Amino acid sequence: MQDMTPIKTAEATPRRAIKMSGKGVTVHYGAKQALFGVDLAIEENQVTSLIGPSGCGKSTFLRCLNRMNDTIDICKVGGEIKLGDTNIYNSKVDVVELRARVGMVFQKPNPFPKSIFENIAYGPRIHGLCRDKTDMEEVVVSSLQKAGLFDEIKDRLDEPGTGLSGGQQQRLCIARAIAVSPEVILMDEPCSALDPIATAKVEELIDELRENYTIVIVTHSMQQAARVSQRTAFFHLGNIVEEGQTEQIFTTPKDQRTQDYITGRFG
Ligand SMILES: Nc1ncnc2c1ncn2[C@@H]1O[C@H](COP(=O)(O)OP(=O)(O)OP(=O)(O)O)[C@@H](O)[C@H]1O
Repeated sequence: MQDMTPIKTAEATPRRAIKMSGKGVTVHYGAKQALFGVDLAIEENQVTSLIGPSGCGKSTFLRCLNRMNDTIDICKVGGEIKLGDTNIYNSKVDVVELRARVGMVFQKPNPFPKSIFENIAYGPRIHGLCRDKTDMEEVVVSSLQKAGLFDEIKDRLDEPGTGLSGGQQQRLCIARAIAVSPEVILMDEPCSALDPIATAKVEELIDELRENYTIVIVTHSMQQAARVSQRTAFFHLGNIVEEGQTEQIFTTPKDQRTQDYITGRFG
């Protein structure tokens, strides 16, 4: 059982319970090192944004959090990453189960070439989460409701997921992640392929979801980080330069490099 006592730090607001943490995380792609000992504590039921210039290692770090980097042959991860008290790189950890607990939403919406219903039902089925058809229908409906999509598409559940608009497809992918009851949802630039209206809907959804899930989002948009996240980590050249409350990072950054990045001097 995880210790839920808020952790006190020098910050004005006491820190919440930590859901995931990285300590001394290093990543190599073959001979090239992409992360150089990253430490980050991710608070429960908060949205944490990872920001920084292109190539600084944001997506690499995000992918470490559910061992998505395991799928890249030349990628070697070092250091420690914990979900609750468990080191997720321990050889005893079941990676399929880990990825259900720590779900992921990608840059480009990627629904399966199946019906809307099947897109959601697939995960609960392979994880054996539903007893029968009624149970499955409930999971599908409630996942679509939580993703704010049900009312728009309730008469089209048998139609292909790929026939939805880009924004609807991305919310379908979020519903698919939710269907297996994750604790953490990782989002890698989830709005980069969406128009401003679809982006606003996904951002609203992210804000609602943090009541029940811990969210980590990679974004290139500082406005988006400011709008959706409570905490922000600024990455630069494979390190975290600064991490803290989003408001503090954007109004009174402690490091000159953060200041330069948020004021558009580089990146
Ligand atoms: N599959 C891979 N094989 C080899 N090198 C990679 C791979 N993925 C990332 N890298 C390298 O690792 C470094 C960090 O990349 P990463 O994609 O994590 O950065 P990022 O901050 O997310 O960048 P961007 O904002 O452009 O998406 C870069 O130098 C990149 O070229």
